[in-house]
Amino acid sequence: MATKLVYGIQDPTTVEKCSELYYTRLARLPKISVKCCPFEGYNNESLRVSSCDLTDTRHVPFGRQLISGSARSRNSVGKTFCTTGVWTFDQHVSESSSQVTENKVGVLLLNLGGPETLNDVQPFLFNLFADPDIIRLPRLFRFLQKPLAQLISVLRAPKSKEGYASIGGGSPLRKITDEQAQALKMALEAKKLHANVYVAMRYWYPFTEEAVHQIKNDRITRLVVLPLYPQYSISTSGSSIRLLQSIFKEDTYLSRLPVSIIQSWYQREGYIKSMANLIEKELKIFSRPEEVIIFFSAHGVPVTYVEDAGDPYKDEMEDCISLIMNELKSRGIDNNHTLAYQSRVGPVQWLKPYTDDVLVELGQKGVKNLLAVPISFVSEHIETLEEIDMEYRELALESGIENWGRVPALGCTSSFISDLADAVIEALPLATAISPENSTKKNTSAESNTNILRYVFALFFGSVLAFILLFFPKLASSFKNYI
Ligand SMILES: C=CC1=C(C)c2cc3[nH]c(cc4nc(cc5[nH]c(cc1n2)c(C)c5CCC(=O)O)C(CCC(=O)O)=C4C)c(C)c3C=C
Ligand SMILES: [Fe+2]
Repeated sequence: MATKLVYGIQDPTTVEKCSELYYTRLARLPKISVKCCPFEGYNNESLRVSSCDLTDTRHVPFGRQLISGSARSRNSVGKTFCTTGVWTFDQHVSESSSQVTENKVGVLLLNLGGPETLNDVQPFLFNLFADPDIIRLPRLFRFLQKPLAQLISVLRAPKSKEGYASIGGGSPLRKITDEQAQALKMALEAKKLHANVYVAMRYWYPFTEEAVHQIKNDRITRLVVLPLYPQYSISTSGSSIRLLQSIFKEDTYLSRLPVSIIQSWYQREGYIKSMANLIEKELKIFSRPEEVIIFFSAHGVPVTYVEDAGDPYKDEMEDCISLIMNELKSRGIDNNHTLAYQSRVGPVQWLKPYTDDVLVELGQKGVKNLLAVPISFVSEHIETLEEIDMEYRELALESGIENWGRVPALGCTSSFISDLADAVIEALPLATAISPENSTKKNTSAESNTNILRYVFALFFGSVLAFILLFFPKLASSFKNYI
């Protein structure tokens, strides 16, 4: 019952790192002992693989592709940096089998998405508010999610449209994310990893489903999922990852695809240094750089996310800011700094302090120089271009702040993209199937009946709610905070 694990790595300098990653993972699995896998070398035309014995195969997570012992693989595999992966074969497969599956690496960038025209604004808002990770209703009231999303999106659309109109009639997110995807592909190429890079937006085009469809069409064999949010929140990376998991579980091919998900990456040195570079550069524009308050403004989340649902967002944000400030300190930059949360929506309490309140307070305290640093997102978007550059700037100047600066979003900054490429390369060997084989669930007829009942129930109560709100405008005004 002995099974061989074979793997290949192009660059001898990465051998130790890669094997350590594989073995750490394998060693955690019960009843597997991994013997040493010496590196055998490679040449330009082909890749030689090493082999070793496992005592038990039952839990080997990478056992998808089957090749025989010390094999010659295709050049495209040989080119793959640190990713030629692990193949297994067991007693069911003849040792003379020569089947070699091409390794096709995919990187899936997750982002929020934004309306491209003013006509897209209301349907975009509907998609956003229909997400149970954005409006978290108690289980019993989940059937109201869509009617509520319809109502709130219609009520909020005029204000949102004004915002998008003021930044040119739509969100720049799609264009910037596509540019980041292209830059990441090139950075990976430069590091000898050939990969397809896909963009999956949560609430607008290209939707997550489209990107996943493309990944399947391209027969990707190993996937790294990279949310474009440095810090994890239930409402952002969490929501996108949950959607992905639900799509993958329903599909036989996808449920077996080895996937590595990078949950958050704010602590990466490359990111921290890139942010520090941007801040250092903007500080120099002030006539008295040492007097400038560095004002980190993060997108908020409702307090209940952190306190009740255990969202690590606030902790990660605070940790991120202390890492950036330490980096600046190491460069001799010792400015005062503060963190506040912006963009609250709806009637509930959000993380405090609020950006607008702190700006007013600082102005009243006599602060004259302020550098705003958007910290929860790596592209320009409505909340940097409109909320910070227009609303908050005006408020700050009215409150007595005389010199205002703003750090641009990282966008395609090369040190940042290069660091994302490193994150992908490091994550790749850790890929495992998102759900175990045979977990693809088929609806039983009892479940289908429950779903139909739920739908009828939702339709009925949704219509009643819409009716009440339409004819009792005072009740509707309790949603005013969404507007
Ligand atoms: C880390 C970033 C973000 C968190 C956390 C987040 C939580 C969150 N957002 C809303 C509601 C809205 N967000 C909207 C736009 C928007 N949100 C983010 C990022 C985070 N959201 C971005 C990057 C964008 C802009 C997209 C663009 O088009 O440029 C909007 C729409 C715009 C508006 O009307 O203000 C809403 C609404 C909630 C409720 C929430 C947490 C629960
Ligand atoms: Fe948001």
